[in-house]
Amino acid sequence: NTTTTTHRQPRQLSVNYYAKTCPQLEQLVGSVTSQQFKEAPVSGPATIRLFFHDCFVEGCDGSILISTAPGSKVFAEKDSPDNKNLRAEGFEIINKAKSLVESKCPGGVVSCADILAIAARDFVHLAGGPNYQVKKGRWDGKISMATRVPPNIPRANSTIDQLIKIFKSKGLTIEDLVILSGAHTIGFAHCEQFVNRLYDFHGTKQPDPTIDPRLLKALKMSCPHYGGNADIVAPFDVTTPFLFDHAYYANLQGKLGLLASDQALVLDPRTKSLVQELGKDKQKFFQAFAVAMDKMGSIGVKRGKKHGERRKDCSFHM
Ligand code: HEM
Ligand SMILES: [Ca+2]
Ligand SMILES: [Ca+2]
Repeated sequence: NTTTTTHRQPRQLSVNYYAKTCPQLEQLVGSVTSQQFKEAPVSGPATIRLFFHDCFVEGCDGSILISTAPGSKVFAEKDSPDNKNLRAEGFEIINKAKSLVESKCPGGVVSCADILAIAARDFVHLAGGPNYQVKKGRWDGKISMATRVPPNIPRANSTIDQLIKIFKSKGLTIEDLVILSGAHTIGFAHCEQFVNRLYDFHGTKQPDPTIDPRLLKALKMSCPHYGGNADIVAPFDVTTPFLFDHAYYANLQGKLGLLASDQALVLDPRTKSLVQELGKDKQKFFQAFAVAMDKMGSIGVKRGKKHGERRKDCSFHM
């Protein structure tokens, strides 16, 4: 069970990286994200999660965007079971934005990894969250292997110790874990991710005692123990599932967390006080989230031809 350590000294990223080579980059990506946000608001959570899953495996290098080569037995990251629930909308947006960027700034000047970082920020802001500047200069990666995914992506039933360990291996702190988990203020999870909490928590044949009884009842209606529809999803934030606010943290204190890994943040003394603070103070959450996204966006950044490439199509290596 090897966790890849990707917190080597981050290569320098800068806000003005494309000032000469593609000055209109942010407007180009912004035209795609704002259009998609209107047509399909789920594009927001889809893209933010995509960015997280990119950065945690091989660093923020667009490795998540690669398709398995036809006929190949080596599956790409996106075909790992841990990534099968990533919504198609996220991939579509990046491909759309990339074609538009290639039409104006041709030749693989702008990396797919940077486009993903910009799009994720756009959606945070469009959904009502903080606006912040995105540093750029990531190259795309040459490696995308499904086998590298499971040890690097946290799971719904991971313990706090496991979550802290994975975050630490990326150069992220316990505070970053709490702050970045706040992304679950928007979006949805499939029943399979939390069904054991509803009926048979840790083999007790009883529901998880840390779920609010009314939420438990509602979730049981959507998600039967056996034989339910595998496509059913429930919102992470029962109060404002499409609004990027700090309600997630107040919900945790009210036993309204969806995943065991969400609820755990308020049950552990190492994370509880920060949950309480963020639940009280939206400005503090927004400010901290912007800083933490910048930090997450710097994981394992590559530059140069030795480790990187300049893709023209985000789904395929050069
Ligand atoms: C701390 C450990 C984390 C765990 C265990 C975790 C786990 C999950 C799971 C199981 C889902 C539901 C997948 C599905 O059933 O479709 C999900 C969705 C989501 N995650 Fe996380 N996550 C974590 C951290 C993060 C971070 C750091 C971010 C971003 C900064 C993030 C953003 C999202 C978003 C936006 C969704 C909703 C996706 C959608 O509705 O399409 N998560 N996460
Ligand atoms: Ca990656
Ligand atoms: Ca919310």
